[in-house]
Amino acid sequence: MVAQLPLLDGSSIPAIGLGLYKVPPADTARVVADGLAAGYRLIDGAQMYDNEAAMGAAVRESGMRDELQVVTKFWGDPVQSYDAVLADFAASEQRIGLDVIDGYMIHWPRAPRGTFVETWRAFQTLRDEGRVRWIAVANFGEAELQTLLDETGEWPVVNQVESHPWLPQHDLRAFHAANGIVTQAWSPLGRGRLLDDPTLVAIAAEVDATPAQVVLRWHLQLGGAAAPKSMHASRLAENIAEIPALSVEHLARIAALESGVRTGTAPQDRP
Ligand SMILES: NC(=O)C1=CN([C@@H]2O[C@H](COP(=O)(O)OP(=O)(O)OC[C@H]3O[C@@H](n4cnc5c(N)ncnc54)[C@H](OP(=O)(O)O)[C@@H]3O)[C@@H](O)[C@H]2O)C=CC1
Ligand SMILES: O=C(O)C(=O)[C@@H](O)[C@H](O)C(=O)CO
Repeated sequence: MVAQLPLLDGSSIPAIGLGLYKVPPADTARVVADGLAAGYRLIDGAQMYDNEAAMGAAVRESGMRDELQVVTKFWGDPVQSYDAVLADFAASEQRIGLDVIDGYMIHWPRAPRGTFVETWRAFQTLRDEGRVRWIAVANFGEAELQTLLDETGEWPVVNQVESHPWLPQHDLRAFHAANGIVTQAWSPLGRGRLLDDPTLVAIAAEVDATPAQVVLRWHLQLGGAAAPKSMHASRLAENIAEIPALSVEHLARIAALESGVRTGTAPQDRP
């Protein structure tokens, strides 16, 4: 059973979710069905992933809708504004075809535009209208989170950011923890690129697990959530399977892998 992480609104999310970036629409039903069979109960979609319709259909056909948290994200390009949120959300809502979307995220702050606060106000409207259960952000830094609170009186319940052993984001995680915001890692496996790291391979052998399981266990022991993606049923099951806690010594060896290397785009490069 996947651990649940409490959200500021009193609800909770599973610590491991199913990422859908780069899952082609034609494969999405199969991947979601395999994910649900493996035990995933949160599905991390986005307007930008071009598979919202297939994601929604798979959820409707699963017969498990009430057990699931379906997440999508507002892309905000070319326009990030209050009205663009309302229009783009209506389109996402129609594609997904569910009565309510569980989680809705601002995909990138696009801070130089100066419009993420009005964007957040539109998110609050959607939540207050009952069309979204919880509202969140991705790729926000501490200053942008603080601006949201100062201007609107409300923190996002989740900040989804790139994080893995090369990029643990300790400072941002500490800020989140101090304010009750859940850190959810995107590219939690470093897009698969860090899985042949000798330290991770060695620890995996020592604990009779795989490198992906070791990395995901590390995320949980940092107190965060993660949304790994895989196209393969066996890896989906591997990534959600529980393994025993890593030792302090294991965690110290993983901590030494921090390099600041990103596997995806930095927020300042998505203006
Ligand atoms: N908010 C944002 O800006 C962003 C959000 N995201 C979200 O985060 C999710 C995960 O990030 P993503 O970039 O996909 O990267 P991940 O870190 O989840 O890595 C996915 C890659 O790792 C491979 N992989 C998965 N499991 C295993 C395993 N057990 N063993 C070996 N290889 C494995 C996958 O291959 P294969 O599929 O062939 O198994 C794929 O190539 C996305 O799908 C999306 O939902 C991602 C980027 C940005
Ligand atoms: O990081 C990248 O380079 C990407 O293409 C993705 O992260 C993309 O921008 C994205 O936001 C996926 O959620």
